[in-house]
Amino acid sequence: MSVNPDIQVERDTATFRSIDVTHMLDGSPEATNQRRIRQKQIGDDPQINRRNIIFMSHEERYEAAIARGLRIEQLKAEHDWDIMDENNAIMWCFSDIAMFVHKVMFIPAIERLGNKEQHDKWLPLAIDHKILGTYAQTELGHGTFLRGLEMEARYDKSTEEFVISTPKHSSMKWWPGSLGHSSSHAVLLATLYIDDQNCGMQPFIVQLRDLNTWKPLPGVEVGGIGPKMALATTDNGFLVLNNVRIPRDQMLMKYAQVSKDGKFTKSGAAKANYSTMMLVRVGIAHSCYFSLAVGATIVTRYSAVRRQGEIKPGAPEVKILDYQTQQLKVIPSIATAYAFHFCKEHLKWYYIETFQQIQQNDFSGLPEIHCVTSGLKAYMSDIATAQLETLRRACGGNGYLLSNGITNTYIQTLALPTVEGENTVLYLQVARYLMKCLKVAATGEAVKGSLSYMNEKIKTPYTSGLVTREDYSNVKKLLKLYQNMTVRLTQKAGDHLNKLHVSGQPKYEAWNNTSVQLVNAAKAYCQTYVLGMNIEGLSTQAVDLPGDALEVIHQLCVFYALHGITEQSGNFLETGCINITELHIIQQEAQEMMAKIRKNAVALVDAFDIPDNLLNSTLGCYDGNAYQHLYDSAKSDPMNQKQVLPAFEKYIKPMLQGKHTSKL
Ligand SMILES: CCCCCCCCCCCCCCCCCCCCC/C=C/C(=O)SCCNC(=O)CCNC(=O)[C@H](O)C(C)(C)COP(=O)(O)OP(=O)(O)OC[C@H]1O[C@@H](n2cnc3c(N)ncnc32)[C@H](O)[C@@H]1OP(=O)(O)O
Ligand SMILES: Cc1cc2nc3c(=O)[nH]c(=O)nc-3n(C[C@H](O)[C@H](O)[C@H](O)COP(=O)(O)OP(=O)(O)OC[C@H]3O[C@@H](n4cnc5c(N)ncnc54)[C@H](O)[C@@H]3O)c2cc1C
Repeated sequence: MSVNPDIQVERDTATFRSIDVTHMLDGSPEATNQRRIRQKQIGDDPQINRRNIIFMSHEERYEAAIARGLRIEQLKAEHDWDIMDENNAIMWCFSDIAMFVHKVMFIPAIERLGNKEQHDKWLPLAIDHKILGTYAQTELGHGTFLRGLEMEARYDKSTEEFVISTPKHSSMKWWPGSLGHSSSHAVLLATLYIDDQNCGMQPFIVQLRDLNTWKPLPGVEVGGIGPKMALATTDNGFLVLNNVRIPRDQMLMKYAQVSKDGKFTKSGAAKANYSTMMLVRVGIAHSCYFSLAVGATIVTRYSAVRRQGEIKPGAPEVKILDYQTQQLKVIPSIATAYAFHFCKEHLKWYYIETFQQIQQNDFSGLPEIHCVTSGLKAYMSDIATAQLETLRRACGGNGYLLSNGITNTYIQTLALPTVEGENTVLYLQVARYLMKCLKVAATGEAVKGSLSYMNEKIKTPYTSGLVTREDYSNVKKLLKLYQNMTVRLTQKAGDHLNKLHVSGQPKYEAWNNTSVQLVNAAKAYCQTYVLGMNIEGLSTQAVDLPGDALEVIHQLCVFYALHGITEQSGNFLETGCINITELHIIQQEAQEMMAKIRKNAVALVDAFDIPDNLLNSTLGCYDGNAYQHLYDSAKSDPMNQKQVLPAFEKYIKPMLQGKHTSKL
């Protein structure tokens, strides 16, 4: 099929070469080649390819998802993939791999929470798929408030075993992925009791199913929790344990230990047992970038080939991408995807470095990385889901089809604001950190890390520093506005908290009565962090780009900053970080920048270099022949393989012949 001329012209008139930006996103031309080889291995594989999933039943999809997980393992062995190759493969299909929790949570939990002997025993079994596991933490009654977990593990000194039980409905495990039908084992988080003394939430390895028959073991009641919005193949489950006994060495004992005679000891940081969640929060930030890159690619290409209506009366119908309002739906998502790219790259290295320190029992970096990973997980998933919905609607009626590729991406991404810590709760963790840093700054001590900008006192009366027109595209000046806005919102929340406390409210009550302001400040911190990483990326990752490409990536960053101000203008105005005249100029600059970026929109999404067999979209194929692909997809629907369906003889015909009664 030849390329649609409407999309070809976009590529021909772009001011830079997409491939240069692709190399930047991958890190180097060699890395691009390597990624392409890997993507071809997964995209071309008939067992991994997900072209037909939209027509499958739940059970067919589940089976295909198991086969897909297995196939990824085979490809990994055949082609000697490293951990990031494997992560990327999982990322591409995570909504359709039944056992991905085994990979992204069960194994990491054993690695992080187990001691040397436990690693030696369990990791080979898990890595070789001799056992399949889930991460069972959430209960029917508690998901967020982990100190409230009610499943009990009581130590029995006489037999050196833990006895695990579910005392009431609210204490059953509820939600763990792959628990329903696909796990033989679980890393199970339960409250440990020794001689009736509560020793807090601890991790245990519990076998749930017989490895030969796959039947639940005695005392284990397990099953699926029912159909969900998406992620149909991650069979989330429930689990009731009736006095199930496990040996003492099946408590994962890296950070807390129980001796044979029932002595409880702790080592490491208080929240060290929460470290698996931190890794997955980093994974979620990566996933938000991927989802947005997919969405932006599909909708930008579709908007460049769909013509409808006219701008100039009587002139030929225009591409919908030429409507300014359509640009406002599409261009922010391109700019955000690039900002998220820089941010997730930074986060990956930051996490790896801090994790190495933690492995060496240096926990000093934990509070800051907990704040950053919690905040970015929340912020990036909030923004990604909001923008994906805007993008989906930007496809008009075809945005409601499953074959468009964006709907599936959107509904699977919708899980991310909830999993691994509900977003509001995570913003409140960020706010805790903000309040601590505010206290440090108030004492005159230097705040370190991502909030070091708090050290600079904001002068009153304050000027924004935006003097010349050039200042409005100076990303460092724009970043300063964001930082000041964050500090002021933090101060405001802090003042409110103090005021309530001084007026007699206990601290916990004052906290709850300030939580709206606190979340607002936390979001501002996250937005500022993402912009900061985008700007850092310009001078690190983008610096070697040819001038024309660098200019476009710079424009995107400027637009990201300006557009962010227009979206949050209330916060900027209220804190006095800009005035109304400056806001008007910012709005105008943002619109002008958007028009410049429009020229390169298709080339910018091409640079994400997502092959058609992973994009899985009728609307967003590289060749731009959306209508042909829509038609082909409709024709391949199994319902269309018969001209007359059985329902005709059964119901429609009797009805047409007046033979129907109230009892069909
Ligand atoms: C090689 C590696 C490189 C990495 C690259 C990654 C590449 C990516 C590849 C990944 C592949 C694909 C990924 C696809 C992504 C899709 C993922 C989909 C996943 C679906 C599966 C979902 C699983 C789950 O949902 S599991 C269950 C998760 N549950 C939660 O998250 C519970 C939420 N609750 C909490 O976290 C806590 O309880 C919280 C935060 C509410 C607080 O708890 P608390 O006990 O009440 O504590 P509190 O009193 O508030 O605070 C005390 C103190 O402790 C600090 N704290 C809290 N949490 C932590 C932490 N995690 N770490 C450190 N410190 C913590 C808190 O701040 C307080 O401190 P102080 O203020 O100093 O007292
Ligand atoms: C698709 C999916 C997959 C999952 N996979 C797993 C898994 O593999 N393993 C696992 O263990 N769990 C899993 N979960 C569970 C998930 O981690 C929890 O649902 C999540 O942590 C939220 O907890 P909750 O359901 O208790 O929400 P709740 O805490 O009940 O949240 C409900 C509302 O209460 C608010 N709220 C709660 N506490 C506070 C507070 N302190 N301050 C202010 N507001 C508050 C929240 O903001 C939210 O608006 C999964 C969930 C989903 C949807």
